[in-house]
Order: sequence, then structure tokens, then C-alpha cells
Amino acid sequence: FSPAKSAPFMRNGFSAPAKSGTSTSAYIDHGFGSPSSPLTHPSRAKGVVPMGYVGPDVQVDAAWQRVKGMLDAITAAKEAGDEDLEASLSLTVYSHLQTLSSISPSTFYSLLLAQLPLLMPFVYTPVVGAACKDWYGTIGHTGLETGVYIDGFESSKSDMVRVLSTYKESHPSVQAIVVTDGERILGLGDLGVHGMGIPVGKLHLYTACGGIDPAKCLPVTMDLGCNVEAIRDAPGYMGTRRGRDLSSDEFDKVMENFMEAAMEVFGRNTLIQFEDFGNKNAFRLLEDWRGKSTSFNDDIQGTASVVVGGLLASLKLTEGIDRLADHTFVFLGAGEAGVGIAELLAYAIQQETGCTPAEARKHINLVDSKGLVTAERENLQHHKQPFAHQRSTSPTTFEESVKLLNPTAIIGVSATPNTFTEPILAHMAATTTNPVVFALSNPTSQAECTALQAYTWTEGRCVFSSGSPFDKVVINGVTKVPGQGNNAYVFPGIGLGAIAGGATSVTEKDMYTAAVTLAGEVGEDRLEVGCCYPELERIREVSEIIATRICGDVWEEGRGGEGERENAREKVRECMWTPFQE
Ligand SMILES: NC(=O)C1=CN([C@@H]2O[C@H](COP(=O)(O)OP(=O)(O)OC[C@H]3O[C@@H](n4cnc5c(N)ncnc54)[C@H](OP(=O)(O)O)[C@@H]3O)[C@@H](O)[C@H]2O)C=CC1
Ligand SMILES: CC(=O)C(=O)O
Ligand SMILES: [Mg+2]
Repeated sequence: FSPAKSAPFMRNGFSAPAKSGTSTSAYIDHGFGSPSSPLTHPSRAKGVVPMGYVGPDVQVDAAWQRVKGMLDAITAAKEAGDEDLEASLSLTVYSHLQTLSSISPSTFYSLLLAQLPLLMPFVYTPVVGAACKDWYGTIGHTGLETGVYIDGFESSKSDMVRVLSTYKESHPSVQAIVVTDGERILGLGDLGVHGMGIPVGKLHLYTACGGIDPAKCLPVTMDLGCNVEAIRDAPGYMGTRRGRDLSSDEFDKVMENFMEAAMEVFGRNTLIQFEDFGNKNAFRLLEDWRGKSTSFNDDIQGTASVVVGGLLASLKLTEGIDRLADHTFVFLGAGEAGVGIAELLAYAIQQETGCTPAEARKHINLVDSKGLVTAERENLQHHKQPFAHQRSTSPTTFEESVKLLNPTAIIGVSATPNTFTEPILAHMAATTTNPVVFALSNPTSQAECTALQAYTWTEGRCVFSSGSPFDKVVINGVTKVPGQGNNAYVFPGIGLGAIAGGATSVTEKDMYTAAVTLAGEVGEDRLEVGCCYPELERIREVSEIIATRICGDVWEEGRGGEGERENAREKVRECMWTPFQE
């Protein structure tokens, strides 16, 4: 272990140095150990705030004034069409917020919660993608460190136990771990150890949206090399300068060591979320550990849950389509997200109609980089086989597949932009009244189409959702609000429910429960503007509702702690941390 890679960092302490350009002297944390104070909305702030004033309200106000100034500058850059300036200011906001989260978690989370729709894009997608590309490799590593890096090539299980035990000295009761190996960071591919931004960002949402105490969160990056030479050979790359040359068995052994070490140090029921692993390992990793740990894969399972939730809600918006079973689905992308969604969707169709798994799967068609997935194709990967239907023709493009199958819903999880084209959407608009168009690839640059394109090319009739946020669109005088079909709507609630319930496992049924619960939380006001997800402002409340159901199920199914369902809400609330309160 080099110290840089193995040392746990003072993520929530006071020792992190301030970075240039992000003056932090006004922020003093009151989150741990000081008297609580009522939290007020930061936008209440007026005027200049004296530096060094330690009242929590004023700190949050001060933080908001500073961030708001940067957001205004970003808006101005956007309006001027200066994309470079917009990108660099966005990274400045990211950097500023990371610093704030380290030195004053309460201030950071107060601000994030009060301004979630505005600030979530700067701690999560899309800006976290830019940060992994351009910040973690540069200034992000030079002072403020934000998680635990483990050298997967050199570390034995006892090394891992030692590193995690050191982290435990400053963070005695870790409840949630998000671990990546950086191989498939959003739709940006292999970013090596720079992928650390993803576990950090996911855990920020665990705290903001799910109420998990930031001191009980642990972001981990397993360094298993990087296949992109330009990244791993760049001066200052902090990871191992080696390709991803471990065999499957060697990868499995490294992850076994990690999982055993994590459970030994932090407890068997610690929640472990697998994030942004490459798909050659992700399915196997999930299968290996789902019965032996409280773990789930967010890209396969969390995504499935949020998409099925959105699809269930969208049934109230689609004329002539009242059940999932009335749809013909065509997916662009048959990887982790695609197959994960397809499996849960098939399960949901079975619940709806009582049909067999095979019948349910017939509604779902997958297209990958070679074209439509059919039974005729040779050497099909294992995860695609359940959706390989018999066909007389095998279209090699998405457009041909759409024209052959006339889908009522298309789901984009391919990380390839500009693939939901005008001819495709116009064809859907000609063959179905309200096409469902989910362009879910992240970050924004990888989305299969934009909201404006989707609404324009379907004459304003589609139900649109995307993985990264898009602004509302006014089309033919009607305002349409795109939904954010992102697993962020469910993983904080699922994780919170598992933690509150003391779960020994996270199940497919939990994913379905979260989906149905999420769909039930989409109010009439959202449906009126064509949106099939709840307001982002309600995400913490929605997470609490999801968590309560899951906690109750865990207890009822005897797979964790003990309790009565009617006490689940109270238990969940007890587990939720609030900024500036003990
Ligand atoms: N909104 C959300 O909550 C989430 C969004 N995502 C996004 O989904 C995207 C994919 O993630 P994931 O499934 O994990 O990635 P994978 O690498 O597992 O899968 C990608 C899939 O896309 C296919 N593909 C790639 N290029 C093309 C192309 N040109 N035409 C058709 N298909 C293509 C691949 O084909 P092949 O199999 O032939 O290689 C593969 O099936 C990412 O952008 C990610 O950010 C992921 C999780 C959650
Ligand atoms: C959202 C997410 O998990 C992804 O894009 O990978
Ligand atoms: Mg992910």
C-alpha cells in the first residue's frame, strides 16, 4: 500500500485543508456534538454574512450565497453559449461542495437538502461524471481526500482488514459502503481510480435523501488497474499503472477478501452497494454475494426498480395502455441496466397478469451493439439469453428493430448519444398515441436523446424520462416536465430500509416493493405535466416511505432484526440523521 492509496481520510473531520479558490473560513461544523439549532431555508439569507460567525443558519446562508453566485455565473455562461466556461465553473461548484462536505457536513447537507433540485446535479450526475474525468485526476487528489482506496493487486484480506480498521477508528459505526472498481463509470467507461467520485456522490445521496449519517458512510475504490492508457499513464495518476489483467477467478478472490474484510470489521449486516463495475464482472459479483451479505448492485437492481416505478406511474398517462402487459418494450442496451430492468419488468408483468416468466419476457426486446437480441444469434452472453426470442429476421440496428416491432415504449441504457433519432421517434408517434421514451444513459452527454428532441419529434405526446436532469419544455403552449429516471429515487430508501430492519439480505422483492411504492408517490400535479416521478424536493420523504415498507418486510420475512410492521416508520426515523442535530 502506498500511503496515498491506503490511508483512510478524515472525511468528516476538521483536518482537511481548504483549497485555493474555495475559502472556507466561515464554516464551522455543528453537526456532531454542539447544541442543535432550528434549520432554516438558506434562500432566506439577505446581505453580507460576517466571516467567522458560527451560527448554523448564518453558515448555511453564507454557503448558499457563495454557491448561488457561482450558479448565476454558470447560467450566464450557458446563456452566452460558452460551454468551456460553464464546464469549468461547474467543476468549481463541485470542488467547493466537496470541500464543504468534508469540513462541515451539517452545512453541506442543510444546503443540499434545501436546494436539492438545483444542487443535486453538482454532487451527482451530470457534474460528477466531469469530476471523475477531470477533477479526481488533478486537484481532487492533492489535498482533500474523500474515501478509501484499496490496491486490489497487492492486498491480502488481512491488509484490507487493517485499512478498514484504521478507518473505523475515526468512523466507528459504518452502516453503508458503496464500492466501485471504476471500470464502467456512468456511460464514460473505464476511469480507473478516478471513479471514486461515484461512491462519494452516491453516499452524499444516501445522507441527503436517505438520512444515513455521513459519519456512517464509507466510499471505497478497489484499484484493479485501468484499461485506458491515457488515464493510467498520465503524470500523477494515483492508481496502479496496469491494465485490468486479473482473471475472473482472481477478481472474485479480491472481492471475496474485500467482502469478508468489510463484514468482519463493520459487521455482517453492513449495507454494501456495488456500483459501476464492468458488466463482465458485475452479474457474477451480485450472484456470488446476494445470499451471503446485505448487498445489491445499484446498476442492475436499483435501476430496475426506478424504471419499473416510472413505467407503472406512466400507465396513467398513456391512452389505450393501462397495464405493463399492454406495452411492447424495445431496449437500446442489454447490459447491467438493460437486463436488470428487463428482469424486474418481467416480474412486474407476472404480478399484473399471472402469466409465466416466459410469457412476460415476450413483451420485452433487447437491442445491443450488434442489433436485436434473438435466439438465432450465436455466442450470446448469458445475461441476454432469457430475452433472446425466436425471430424470422434479425435486424442489426435499433431503427430497424423499432420498425419491425412497433414498440410503445423504448428504454435507452446504451451510453450512446443521438441514438433515439427523429425517424425512430416519429415512427413511434405514428404508431402509438403516447410513446414512452426513457433516455436513461448518464451523464447528459450520453443520453440517447434530449427532452426537447423527444417532445418535439413526438408532437408533445410522449412520456419522457432521463437519467440526468433536463429542463422543462414548453411545446405547443403546453409545459412538459421530464422525469429523472435515476436510481437515486430508490437506493437511499432501499438502503435505509435494510439498515433500519437489520437486514441480512436485499432481495428482488425489495426492488419491486420500492418500484410500486415510488409509483404510488407520483401525485396528480406531476402527472398533469407529463412526469412519472415525484418532485425531487420530496425524495427524502419518499425514501422514508420506501424504507418503512422494506423494514416491515424484513421483519415479517424473518431476514433481519425483530419488530412489528406498525413500528417500522418509527424505527426508520430513528435511523435518520438530520444536519445540526445530535
Ligand atoms: N438512469 C439510471 O439510473 C442509470 C443509468 N445507467 C446508464 O446506462 C448506461 C449503460 O449502463 P450499463 O447497462 O451498466 O452498461 P453496460 O456496459 O453493462 O451495457 C451497455 C449496453 O449498451 C450496449 N451498447 C453499447 N454501444 C451500443 C450501440 N452503439 N448500439 C447499441 N447498443 C450499444 C452494449 O452492447 P453489447 O452488449 O453488445 O456490448 C451493452 O448491451 C450508462 O450510460 C449508465 O450511465 C446505468 C445505471 C442506472
Ligand atoms: C445512475 C447510475 O448508477 C449510473 O448511471 O451508473
Ligand atoms: Mg451506477
